[in-house]
Amino acid sequence: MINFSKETRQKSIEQMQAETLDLLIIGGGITGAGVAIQAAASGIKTGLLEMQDFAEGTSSRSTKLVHGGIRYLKTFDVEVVSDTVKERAIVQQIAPHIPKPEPMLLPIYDDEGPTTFDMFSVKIAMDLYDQLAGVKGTPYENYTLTAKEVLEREPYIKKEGLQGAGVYLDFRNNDARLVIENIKKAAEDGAYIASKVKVVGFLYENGKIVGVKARDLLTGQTFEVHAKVVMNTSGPWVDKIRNLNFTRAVRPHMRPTKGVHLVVDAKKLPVPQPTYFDTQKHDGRMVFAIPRENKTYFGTTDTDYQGDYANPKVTQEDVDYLLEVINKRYPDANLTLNDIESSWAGLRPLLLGNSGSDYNGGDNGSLSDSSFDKVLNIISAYKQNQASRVDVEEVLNHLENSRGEKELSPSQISRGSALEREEDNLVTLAGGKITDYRKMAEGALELIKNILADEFNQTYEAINSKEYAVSGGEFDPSKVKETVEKNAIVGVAVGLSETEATYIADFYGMNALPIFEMAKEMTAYPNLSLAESAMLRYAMVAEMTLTPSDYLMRRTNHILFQRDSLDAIKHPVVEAMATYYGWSEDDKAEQLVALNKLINASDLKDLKAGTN
Ligand SMILES: Cc1cc2nc3c(=O)[nH]c(=O)nc-3n(C[C@H](O)[C@H](O)[C@H](O)COP(=O)(O)OP(=O)(O)OC[C@H]3O[C@@H](n4cnc5c(N)ncnc54)[C@H](O)[C@@H]3O)c2cc1C
Ligand SMILES: O=P(O)(O)OC[C@H](O)CO
Repeated sequence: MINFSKETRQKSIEQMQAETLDLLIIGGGITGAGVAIQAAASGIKTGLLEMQDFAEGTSSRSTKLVHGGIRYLKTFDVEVVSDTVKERAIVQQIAPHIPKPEPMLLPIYDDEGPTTFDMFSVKIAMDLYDQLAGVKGTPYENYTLTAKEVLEREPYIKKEGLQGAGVYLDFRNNDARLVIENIKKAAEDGAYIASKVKVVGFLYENGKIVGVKARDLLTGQTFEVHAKVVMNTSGPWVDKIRNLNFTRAVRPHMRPTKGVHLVVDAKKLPVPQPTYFDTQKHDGRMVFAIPRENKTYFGTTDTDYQGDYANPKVTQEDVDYLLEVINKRYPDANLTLNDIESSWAGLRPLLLGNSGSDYNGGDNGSLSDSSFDKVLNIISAYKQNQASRVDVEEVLNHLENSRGEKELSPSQISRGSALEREEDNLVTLAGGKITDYRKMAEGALELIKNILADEFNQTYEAINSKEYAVSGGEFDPSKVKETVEKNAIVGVAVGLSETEATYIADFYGMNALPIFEMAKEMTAYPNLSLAESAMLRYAMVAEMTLTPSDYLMRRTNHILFQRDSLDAIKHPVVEAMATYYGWSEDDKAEQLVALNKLINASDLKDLKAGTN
């Protein structure tokens, strides 16, 4: 079992200061994790710094699907679909304990005005989708259902106007787990990795970036990391990182949009299989309703976002939008704000459609006079200390959108990715989806290898990332059920119930075995089951889990999908971590405040109290 802990975090910080790395990655979401695993496995001396917990940005706030994005066919984003629909199976191969095949049901109506699909076009789309994915002729090939067959499966779905449905393959995913298993494997292969370290500036030699300045957010210590290649994989924060270079005005690349999901008990919204449907608001949006654990979650919204990237909030408007959509689609549900048990909001790192040119008209490179004056005024105010850096950023970020951008609604923006090396040598990999993270990283690795070969005379052989398993994924991807059953036997043998042992074997893949080993050796923490205690111990020893929020929100499903049992385990988890890490009473109180803030936000406590 790997040791990937608070101790190794400290050692990695020390090592990153002592050596010049080949590659330093800024950002530990799925994009950074995907580059780290491939670089480290290829022998490249790699470091990764994440300012929050791994996946605490967008990569734990997705719809939790590994999917091809069938609706993107409607906006002719065929290239994205072609990549993502093929990548689904590859991600399942390299992380067989994480994405699980779960066919999507797409109901078709004829009484809702212009819809994304009708019975004819949904079949065309599904056939193309299957063709691109190579699932034609397999048990997962798409098919259509009559209205009657749909209602037999989903008796609570709207009946009026129902024509039938398409059913096609997509995969359920655990986004945060996919990130941490890539990160752990990269660490196992020698990468120096630390969470809660923020990159605050760049180091330069002859105008070229040769490293970063970083701050350890646990100690406040600032230090330098030298690297031959610095890679920006900070998702929605990409432009903020690019802006750390004060010597140049940076043309924004990103147009982050917020997406919200709400969770209710499955008894209040029984949805037997993932279901994907139009909002009936003619806004080009489609919404998912997905069963997970004993809950049903649904989403998402898609709205342009300005604000705190680290804490996008679920607003009353988001709740009203999604409740209206879900209550129309499931007329007997009558869900209200008080039925919502948990929720999350995330920012899509969407690329500005015309980011290759300025904001004001696509490819002509000229700003409007008013925009140009705004920039001049704010810059001169900044130089006279009459405006802050954030004021400058606000003006730049609010620069008039290009005509093309104005016409594109958030849902029409491509979900594609971009890889770019700028004149100061900063390499940025942004946009994309979780589903095509491996392919995105493969492209980035090619560029990294070329830079190291051409400019540093260092050659590396890339591993075949299509066959390189993430941590916990080292087993036959065609034998998931058999592997879970086999490993669960070990769990029962050490005293766990069959349900507990099977849940752990299913959730952690081959990493269930070290967890069962821990269960065998340890005594349960006070007021925690032996199973929960072993998972928590493993999280701290092997998953760099530093806070109760890290554990309850990202390493497990407690806050989002197991809300019923959360209150009973919250304090015992804090106590167990306090003992393990030697926290003072003050430390413990601070951790509890942060955890309660996170839970209250997920519970929509303020909205429910009408105080938001
Ligand atoms: C609502 C919603 C639903 C989605 N659903 C799906 C889906 O079902 N399937 C799918 O494939 N995709 C989905 N996506 C898209 C997918 O979630 C994103 O494309 C992906 O998570 C982006 O990952 P990333 O690593 O680029 O960014 P992030 O996950 O945001 O990672 C960037 C990291 O950089 C860190 N960082 C920022 N600044 C600094 C700094 N100065 N120093 C150090 N670290 C820093 C941040 O803390 C963050 O953790 C969805 C997105 C949204 C918002
Ligand atoms: O970016 P969208 O509009 O596909 O929304 C995200 C989905 O909910 C899942 O990828």
